[in-house]
Amino acid sequence: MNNNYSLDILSTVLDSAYEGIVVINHEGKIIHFNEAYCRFTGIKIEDALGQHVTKIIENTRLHHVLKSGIPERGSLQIINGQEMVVHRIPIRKNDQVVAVIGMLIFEGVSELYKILEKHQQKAKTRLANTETKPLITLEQIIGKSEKIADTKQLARKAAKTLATVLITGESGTGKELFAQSIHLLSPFSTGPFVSVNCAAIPDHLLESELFGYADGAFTGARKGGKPGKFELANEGTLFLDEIGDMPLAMQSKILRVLQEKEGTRVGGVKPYRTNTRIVAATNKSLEQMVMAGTFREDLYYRLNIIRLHIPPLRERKEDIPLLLAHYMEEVCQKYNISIKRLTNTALVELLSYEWPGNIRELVNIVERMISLVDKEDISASDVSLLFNQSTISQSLSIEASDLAKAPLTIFSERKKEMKLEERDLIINVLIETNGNKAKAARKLGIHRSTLYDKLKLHDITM
Ligand SMILES: Nc1ncnc2c1ncn2[C@@H]1O[C@H](COP(=O)(O)OP(=O)(O)OP(=O)(O)O)[C@@H](O)[C@H]1O
Repeated sequence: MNNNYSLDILSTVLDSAYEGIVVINHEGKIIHFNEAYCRFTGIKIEDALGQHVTKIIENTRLHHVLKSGIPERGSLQIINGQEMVVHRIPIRKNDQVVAVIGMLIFEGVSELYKILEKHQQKAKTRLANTETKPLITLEQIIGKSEKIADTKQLARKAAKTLATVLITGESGTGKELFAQSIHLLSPFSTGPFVSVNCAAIPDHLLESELFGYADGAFTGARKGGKPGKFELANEGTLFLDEIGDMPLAMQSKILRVLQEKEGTRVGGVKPYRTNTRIVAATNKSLEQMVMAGTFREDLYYRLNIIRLHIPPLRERKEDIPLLLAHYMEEVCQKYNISIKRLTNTALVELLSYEWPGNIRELVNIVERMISLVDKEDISASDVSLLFNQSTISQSLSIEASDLAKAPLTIFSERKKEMKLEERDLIINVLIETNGNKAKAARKLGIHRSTLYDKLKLHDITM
């Protein structure tokens, strides 16, 4: 390679670098000053070249490095009134310092902090997501029916924008799964996914849960205050589940945050910015609620920008065999038993069922089939027995056989006992999970809102 050619390559590399680069010779005169440096300082190349570096770059130390020969990495230097991160590297030939390279690494320290913050945020998200279950992708949502394929296609399109999505559908149809997969396909996918079940949080706590509270906001408040879900979901997705259960007073506050992208902690004065993608879900008819005056019309329009309706399972029965196969395998693996099969007539029985509780109910039925039927082949009569026992309910219920045999007094005694058993069970699981209600609900195999209802019923405060 001839000398001129390699010098051309070197100049191109230096000029295309994102960092500002300046090179001085053994006299301290500038022999290279790249475009990034020009852009940042506003000094033209021709004005810089050949000049002593101290005349061109303020607060420079390149001439000192020329003398000392000691590199200075990651130093701070004020240029154009900004604190900049710089490296100063001496170049030696035959033990003599013949030149020094100066590099302006970032456009400013504030940018460095921003990058650091971003990394910390990502690490936090990773941690948060590994502590709980990993989020579900669109591909993991089971279903090949035309209805679910159309829904997935719309979800994919919606995800690419940052528009608010309102997911509607009956309970147990998979609204939360769709919300998670929208987040994973969205421009905010590297940010956090924060889920709030509006029905599960008592009204008086909802505001501080959503907006956080300031230091000393109320007696017993955590020192330093606590961030709310809007703050936690910054640069991520906030999933407002069961939005139809949001009290009217809180609806106005949510509307304000959506409009102004600013929130204020309870007891706080300084508002914070929140750049969050909102996905809301409900199994209620918000249109009817608007007409009845129980849901704000302006909030409804604000949320209903992209509407994603998840069809109930009875309208996409083609998906039932796939879902059954998936969950039968999963449950058998969980209990470490060999895979059980459904006979054809059992499948017909399951297909003819209306599934009012949708996929959540299907998952529960599979759990019960696997744990209660000892045989390898599950028959139609096993299935109808399970349905007849009205075991579909998520709560701990009295067995149908008990119900038929028992005189009324025994029945109410048993009911009391079972209530106590249920209370003990919930308390034990809450102790095991250190009071983490989401984990406790998962362990108990019930929905979080059901757990909150039960906490209220049994008067458990934890
Ligand atoms: N298409 C699907 N493929 C696999 N599992 C599914 C699917 N849809 C739902 N599920 C499962 O069904 C259960 C209920 O799903 P999810 O919580 O998303 O429903 P939901 O509509 O948000 O219910 P709710 O309105 O009661 O909050 C979960 O266990 C979920 O994993």
